[in-house]
Amino acid sequence: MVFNPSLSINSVKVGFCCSPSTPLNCRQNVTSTSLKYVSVKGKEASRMCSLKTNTEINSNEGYICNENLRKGGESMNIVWHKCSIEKIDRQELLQQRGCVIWITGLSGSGKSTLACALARALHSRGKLTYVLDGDNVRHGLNSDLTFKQEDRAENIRRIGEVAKLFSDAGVICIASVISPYRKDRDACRSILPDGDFIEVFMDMPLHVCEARDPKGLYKLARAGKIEGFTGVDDPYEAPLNSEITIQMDGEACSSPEVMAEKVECYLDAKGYLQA
Ligand SMILES: Nc1ncnc2c1ncn2[C@@H]1O[C@H](COP(=O)(O)OS(=O)(=O)O)[C@@H](OP(=O)(O)O)[C@H]1O
Ligand SMILES: Nc1ncnc2c1ncn2[C@@H]1O[C@H](COP(=O)(O)OP(=O)(O)O)[C@@H](O)[C@H]1O
Repeated sequence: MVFNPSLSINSVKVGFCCSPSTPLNCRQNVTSTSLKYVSVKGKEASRMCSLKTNTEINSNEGYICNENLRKGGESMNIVWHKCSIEKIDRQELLQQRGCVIWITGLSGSGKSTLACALARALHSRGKLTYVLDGDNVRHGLNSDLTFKQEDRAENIRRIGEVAKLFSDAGVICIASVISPYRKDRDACRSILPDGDFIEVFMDMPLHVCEARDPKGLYKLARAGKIEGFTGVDDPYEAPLNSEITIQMDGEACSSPEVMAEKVECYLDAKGYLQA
């Protein structure tokens, strides 16, 4: 990557940065013919200027300017820093492929139970997983969010972004969240490489979830003590094309281990359990 320090406009330092016209993840050498110039400003320009010279054309590490200056205008002088150790290298180390298992369903449908059973099963095979459970994330990162539609959307957006980072780290990330809105789940799918977002729908009837009610929340919702409870007085939009659906077997429910095995088989078949 090459940075050419150049001019000063309106006392804002401006420079030009070479960026490959090919996607970042192509891992090919950048040649002078595939470079374009895009502008960068301010402190970042000075920093890049001191760090990069024309002699340092190196596709594996360095600054890549964001050509589209995406979203939001003003604060968009953002420069992607590329590292020579990439997802493929981490996957090689871990002997697995990073992905996101997105478990969606009503409260009480068994999301957390499946997430833990799957994490246990994969762990015993030497596979690195991390569970992002809605309840748990709401204790920290998302403790500022309520259950209004816009806050649920933000909850899912953040969890989707965190899951993406885990998956980029090579980890099999298991997100277990109600995620009641289709568009929010689809948005999480859209930020991941094709195939890496694996939606698991816990297709359990409301009456089964309500009968379980391990936290007593349905009872409170029915008594009017919780407003906007999913499935009671708030919507749940079932997936239309989930990769995996978990259903009752007649009146019975499969054991957590059997449910986990179904997901494990899918991962095996798609090659996620090897590098
Ligand atoms: N109003 C309302 N609606 C649904 N759920 C509620 C609500 N209030 C609290 N809870 C508890 O919060 C857990 C769901 O959090 P999530 O982050 O997964 O929800 S969401 O995806 O943002 O809809 C959920 O956990 P699970 O039972 O594990 O699903 C509930 O225990
Ligand atoms: N496959 C299953 N068979 C029987 N009970 C289950 C099963 N999965 C979950 N449960 C029980 O249902 C309740 C809700 O499960 P949980 O995993 O907490 O759901 P969620 O995370 O979707 O709210 C718990 O008491 C759990 O033990």
